[in-house]
Amino acid sequence: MRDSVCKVLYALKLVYRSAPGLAMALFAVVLVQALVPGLSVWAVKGLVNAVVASSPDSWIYWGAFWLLVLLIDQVMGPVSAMVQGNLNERLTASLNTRLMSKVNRFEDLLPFEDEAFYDRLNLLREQASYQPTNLIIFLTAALREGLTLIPLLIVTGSLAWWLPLLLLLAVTPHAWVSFKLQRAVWETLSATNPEARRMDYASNLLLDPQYAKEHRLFRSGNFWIEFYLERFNRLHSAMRRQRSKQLVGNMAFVAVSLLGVAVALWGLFQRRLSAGDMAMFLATLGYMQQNLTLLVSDASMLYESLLYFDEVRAFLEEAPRTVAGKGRVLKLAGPPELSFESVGFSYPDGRRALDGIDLHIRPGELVGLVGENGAGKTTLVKLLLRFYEPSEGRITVNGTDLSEIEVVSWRRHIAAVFQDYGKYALELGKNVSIADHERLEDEPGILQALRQAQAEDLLEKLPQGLRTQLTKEFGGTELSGGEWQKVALARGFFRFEAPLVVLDEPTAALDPLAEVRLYEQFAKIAQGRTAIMVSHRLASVRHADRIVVLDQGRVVESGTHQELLERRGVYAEMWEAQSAWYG
Ligand SMILES: Nc1ncnc2c1ncn2[C@@H]1O[C@H](COP(=O)(O)OP(=O)(O)OP(=O)(O)O)[C@@H](O)[C@H]1O
Repeated sequence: MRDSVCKVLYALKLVYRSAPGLAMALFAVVLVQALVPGLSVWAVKGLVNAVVASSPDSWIYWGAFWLLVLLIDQVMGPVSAMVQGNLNERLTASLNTRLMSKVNRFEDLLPFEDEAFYDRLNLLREQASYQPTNLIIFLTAALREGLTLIPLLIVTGSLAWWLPLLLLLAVTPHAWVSFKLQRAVWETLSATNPEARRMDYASNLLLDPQYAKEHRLFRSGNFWIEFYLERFNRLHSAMRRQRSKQLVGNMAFVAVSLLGVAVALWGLFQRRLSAGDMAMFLATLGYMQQNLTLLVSDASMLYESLLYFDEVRAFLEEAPRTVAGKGRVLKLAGPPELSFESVGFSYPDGRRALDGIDLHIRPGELVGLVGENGAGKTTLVKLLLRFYEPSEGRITVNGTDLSEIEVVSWRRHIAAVFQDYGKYALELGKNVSIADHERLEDEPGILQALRQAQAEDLLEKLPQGLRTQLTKEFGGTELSGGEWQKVALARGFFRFEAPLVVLDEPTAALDPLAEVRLYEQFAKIAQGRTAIMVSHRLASVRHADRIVVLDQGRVVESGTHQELLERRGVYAEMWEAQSAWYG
């Protein structure tokens, strides 16, 4: 019981905070609506007595009163619909922004490694489109029906004290079964959510422009449609079973609650009542029965919404591992000194990616990081950016443990470009300046970043320059793979002041000429900063101050290009292989 009250209070708090004025207005409307049935049966009693007594004066008086009650009832319907509509939109938006902000506050990438996290978030997001509506509708209805009951119970109680008790008791098994079955529906929804998420995945794939070519080439569209249907059938049959159980349970127990009304009727006919009282009690019994059944079904629907909002609460209150605002705020005056001390890392699925990394990077040093696919280069960069915390060892920045530094202040000092970058459906300019939301309109800065990324020619090609909307999906234009990569580079370079620059294989899509120019440019940018560059093309890192070779998560070689060639180890072997290939 206490638990249910907490759930209701939490949901009410969310509703109120999303739009306080509208929430209060809706409460007032519900209160007025709740008075209508009580006033209406009272008017009926007055009218019937007036008719029986052939009293035209009181007949008109009671008739006018009854009409007024009906008028209020009719007016309150549309008013309630309007307030509910507005409140519902505000609650949906507030819920979605709360969920988005929560996800935004996860500073690490761990949650994104976890299937259960996606399942849970998907359930919350999917139902965010209708649970706020359900909550408002069923909360309003249950409240109205609950309040309506009070005068009706008083009226029946005035006939015999045990009558309201009997009617409430008769409806209890129905209420109990309805709640139990509704909980089962919710549990089935949660259990089938992984299937629902896969269905979403399949239907989104067919609309994703990135996959459009392969679907056409491999005729794989039908495969995904079948993939969707197979899961739908499983999910649908589980839900159908639950709904049938609900139907049978509800019908059986509605019959039980009717027994209570039958006993009440018998009690009513045992008494000698005036025609007016009889009419009032009959009307009251009718209202009561209807109201109680509605209350049970609305309250059980409300219960499902409350279970949903309880899940929302649990999600919003979950403490992330890496949070912004915790630790020392970092202010770097110059390029930082970095140190990896016996750093090891395993991904949550247990895969070992780094093992005993000892690596010291001097302030202002340009380090090239090389190694075969899967050697651990990107993982090392991700740990440096605190997307994950090391499983063992530590990373220090100017001697301070990175885990003690406030994460946002640390990342603010880093200009980084990854191999998997974003392609935003924004104007070209904003695709660059989104790297620093305080300088979104800094046109000279955007132009400089585009120049450094060798992307100036884009400006001439695109009809509206920086204002050109990108991506076809949103009515814009499309870029080539290399052009997108240049835009991503410009986004990284937009943080001109960053004393640490990290490039993780940023040139895969560039043509050879653009790549050479970019590395020349990068050498200039890297001056006076600490820089790490991950690359498979050894020619692009040969001028680095130091080259570090990773193999199966370990540092196996480290030195200048010349030193490593002389050592005749892994690097020399890779260099010879690439030289032979590229000539
Ligand atoms: N999210 C992840 N979960 C589990 N294992 C992962 C994850 N990301 C990478 N790995 C594994 O960790 C190891 C190191 O991967 P990493 O991406 O760091 O390699 P890399 O050297 O950057 O490779 P590449 O040159 O192909 O980009 C690989 O075996 C990879 O399969």
